[in-house]
Amino acid sequence: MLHYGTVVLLLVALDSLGAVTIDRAGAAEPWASIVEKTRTSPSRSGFYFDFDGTLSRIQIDPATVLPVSGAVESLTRLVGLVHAVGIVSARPVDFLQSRFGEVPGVALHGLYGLESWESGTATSSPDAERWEPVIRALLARARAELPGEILIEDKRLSMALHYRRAPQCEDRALHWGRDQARRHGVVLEQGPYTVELKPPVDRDKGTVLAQAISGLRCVWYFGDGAPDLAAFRALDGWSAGAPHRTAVRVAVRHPDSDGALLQEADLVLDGPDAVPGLLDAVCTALDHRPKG
Ligand SMILES: O=P(O)(O)OC[C@H]1O[C@H](O[C@H]2O[C@H](CO)[C@@H](O)[C@H](O)[C@H]2O)[C@H](O)[C@@H](O)[C@@H]1O
Repeated sequence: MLHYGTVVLLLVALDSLGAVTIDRAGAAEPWASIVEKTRTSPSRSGFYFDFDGTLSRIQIDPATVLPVSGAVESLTRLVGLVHAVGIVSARPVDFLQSRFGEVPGVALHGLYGLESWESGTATSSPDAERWEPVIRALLARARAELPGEILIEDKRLSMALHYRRAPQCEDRALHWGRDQARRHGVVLEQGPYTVELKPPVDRDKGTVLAQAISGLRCVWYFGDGAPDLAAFRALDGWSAGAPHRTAVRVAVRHPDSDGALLQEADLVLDGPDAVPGLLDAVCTALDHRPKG
């Protein structure tokens, strides 16, 4: 049975954000019903988030990026209301801890799941750890060989070259990255104004999410980039043929967002700044669940 009062409350809150587009055209289930499922089974609901471009605005220097205003507070509120809240990012866990460490109970999955931090315990993939010396050598080589306009991000088990402030350096970064990948066996992944080199370990945001959500019934995933498609696909597989499971795929739109991700989403938000408002609206609905 739908609790329309709560649903109306949430939809009014969403509407008041002004920046939210609800687009479930062609989707199998009405939006109000999904919200209601989260509300009625909070102990089996989980919320997972990408970081860059989803909970933070895109900027030139990756080292100084912070969560958008209200994000930490919204996640903290959410942690108290649902079973699981997690970040699934290409950033290293120590970076995520510096941004979200004060959110009690949040699970942090870094480097596409090569590192994790949950319930106070840090883990990392032994297969990836073996590559640390290779990455360290690549970082030294990058600093010696690449032009200073390219920012070099040290992620310990992977590295990224950033040319957002110098787009003319794209070819140089790509050629250098391809050459190193061929010589040293690392994997090259290209993102917006970024070339990343990482260990050849079979792990992505989809495998991380699939593992995290096996016991849940209602899962929301928020992302903005092509690597977040793997998480959307994991949700598709998890919910296919399982009517007791509900997946909510939320895409955050900004100039660098992935087009396919926007197409596949159940809900599209206009920029990272809209995320805390949506979460607060969902938390308000969850706060109104029947007690006991
Ligand atoms: O999985 P994510 O949390 O989305 O991380 C993906 C990459 O995000 C960062 O790079 C991107 O954001 C930078 C800061 O806004 C921007 O300058 C860059 O152009 C973007 O590609 C991060 O620095 C990378 O390590 C992540 O792989």
